[in-house]
Amino acid sequence: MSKIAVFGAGSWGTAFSMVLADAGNDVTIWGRREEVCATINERRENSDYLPGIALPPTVTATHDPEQALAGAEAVVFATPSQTFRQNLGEWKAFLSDDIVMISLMKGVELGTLSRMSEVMADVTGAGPDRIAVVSGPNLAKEIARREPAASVVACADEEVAKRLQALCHSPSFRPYTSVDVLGCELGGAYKNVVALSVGMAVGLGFGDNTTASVITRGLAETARLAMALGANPLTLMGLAGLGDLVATCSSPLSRNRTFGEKLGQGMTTDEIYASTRQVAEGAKSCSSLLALAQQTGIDAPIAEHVDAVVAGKITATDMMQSFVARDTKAETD
Ligand SMILES: NC(=O)c1ccc[n+]([C@@H]2O[C@H](COP(=O)([O-])OP(=O)(O)OC[C@H]3O[C@@H](n4cnc5c(N)ncnc54)[C@H](O)[C@@H]3O)[C@@H](O)[C@H]2O)c1
Ligand SMILES: O=P(O)(O)OC[C@H](O)CO
Repeated sequence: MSKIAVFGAGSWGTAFSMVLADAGNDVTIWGRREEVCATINERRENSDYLPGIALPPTVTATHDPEQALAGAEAVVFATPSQTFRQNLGEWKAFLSDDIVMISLMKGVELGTLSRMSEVMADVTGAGPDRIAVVSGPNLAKEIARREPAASVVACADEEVAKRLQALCHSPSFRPYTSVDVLGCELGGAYKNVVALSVGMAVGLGFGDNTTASVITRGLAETARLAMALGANPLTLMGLAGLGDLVATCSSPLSRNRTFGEKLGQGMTTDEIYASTRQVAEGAKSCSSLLALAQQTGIDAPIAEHVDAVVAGKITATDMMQSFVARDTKAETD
């Protein structure tokens, strides 16, 4: 039985801990709030994030990072992207020199425009063979209900990816390997921005033609940027690209789509932040992805418009009108 540490006792950290436990591992969650850890240990439930879901006996929780990491062969990170660099700086002293780090996060850092694998490399100095990501159509509540799903485990070192694949292959969770860390991370971060715009369309009362058009152009925009930065185009057609985009943009469970829906209904960004504690990564990553696209010389109208709506510079109605009115062009340009 392998020991795995999972940092982050929110929706996805807890649901992925269940996957790891179902796959035969001994899992220790690090939680920021002691009361959440106590509830997990005493009531076998994370009532704040996954109420009504019974946790396997091999999942325990602690607020002590050193205790969470003791004897762990891999550590999984599932906290918000924008505070991850600071968090990891605090946890770094407890990481062994050979531990493999896995990011579940789907954001790009503001300012540095770093992906989370790059933050892990910067902060710890670890090489690419110790840095991995898991990304795919994995809405936490469905995974916690053990509904069948697939995902991608990406690491530049294929042997490491295979080892991690075995660690998280459970009866309801099917991981595929990839060596395209960049493609998986950009697919995961960009779909959140596209889901915001789809949510806005839904909030405005538009139907399936509108959402399908935005999803498809969102995939084109994601692929344009990711390929310019060196991603494998097939990654964007796979689970961490199209798969996650479809799940997130279609599901009322998505926090990003819901955030967009509220914008479409006329709420402001500040009002939405005040209404939920859960992270909608796209509301921040729209700025960093837009900056990354501009830096790379890539046209990114969806990121540009979503960023403007989130910043309160234009309305969701302005965004939809502008999408249609933009200069016409060939679909493949
Ligand atoms: N929920 C999903 O379905 C899902 C699926 C795949 C990927 N993800 C990604 O996983 C990451 C985590 O998402 P989540 O759904 O678990 O979010 P969440 O909001 O449910 O939980 C976030 C967790 O991080 C903690 N946290 C918040 N601020 C923190 C800080 N400053 N320092 C340390 N911990 C902090 C919270 O207490 C909470 O335990 C995000 O990048 C998200 O995009 C989520
Ligand atoms: O709830 P969201 O919008 O953060 O999306 C959750 C997952 O990323 C879906 O794969």
